[in-house]
Amino acid sequence: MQDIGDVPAKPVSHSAVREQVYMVFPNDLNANDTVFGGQIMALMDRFAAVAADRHAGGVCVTASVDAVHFIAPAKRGDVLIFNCSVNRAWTTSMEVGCKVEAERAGGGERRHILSAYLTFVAVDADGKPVPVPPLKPESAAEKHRFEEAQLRRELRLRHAEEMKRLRAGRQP
Ligand SMILES: CCCCCCCCCCCCCCCC(=O)SCCNC(=O)CCNC(=O)[C@H](O)C(C)(C)COP(=O)(O)OP(=O)(O)OC[C@H]1O[C@@H](n2cnc3c(N)ncnc32)[C@H](O)[C@@H]1OP(=O)(O)O
Repeated sequence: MQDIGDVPAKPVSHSAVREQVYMVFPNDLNANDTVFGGQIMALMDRFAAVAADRHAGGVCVTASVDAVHFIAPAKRGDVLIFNCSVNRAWTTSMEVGCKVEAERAGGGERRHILSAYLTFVAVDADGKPVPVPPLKPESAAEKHRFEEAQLRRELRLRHAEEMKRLRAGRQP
């Protein structure tokens, strides 16, 4: 991605949130003795917001979260590990990809708990969208994520547009 006008593109490493850990306590558990999914989603949103804020250089709000699939449960005695990075930036919005893993307290093999894509929008003091700098993907993995993010955005926008059209056509 090229610089746009006077706004220099920022590398993914500028904003990435790496290896943030959270120790599971009993009050994080649901009746099944596994970690409450909403708690994991709330933590993920906070870490993802940090990545978005760093890239934008200001305050960002969560506009949407794509489908969240819980791949495996996190349990009592686990430590959760969060990694979030900006995949692509458009005019005022950014896609942040997050991966959450778990390991037993004390270390050991990591399990993949969930992955999700969140869209953040940079806003001014009145909550109005403001432009964000372009993103400069560098590694091969960053370039793949950058490319895939564009396809996801197109699907997101098309889905929103089609839902709007469907609802507009319904009787009240
Ligand atoms: C004294 C003060 C000190 C303050 C200092 C501390 C402040 C501390 C702040 C903490 C921050 C919280 C960080 C945690 C995260 C939350 O918890 S945020 C809370 C939950 N989120 C919200 O409340 C957001 C509510 N929604 C909104 O405010 C508005 O819908 C939005 C998101 C700003 C968009 O506004 P809009 O007027 O609809 O924007 P619009 O011009 O149509 O589109 C703007 C962009 O948004 C994209 N977009 C809009 N809707 C969507 C969607 N549903 N999906 C994907 N993209 C979308 C558009 O595609 C467009 O992208 P670009 O093409 O520009 O790149």
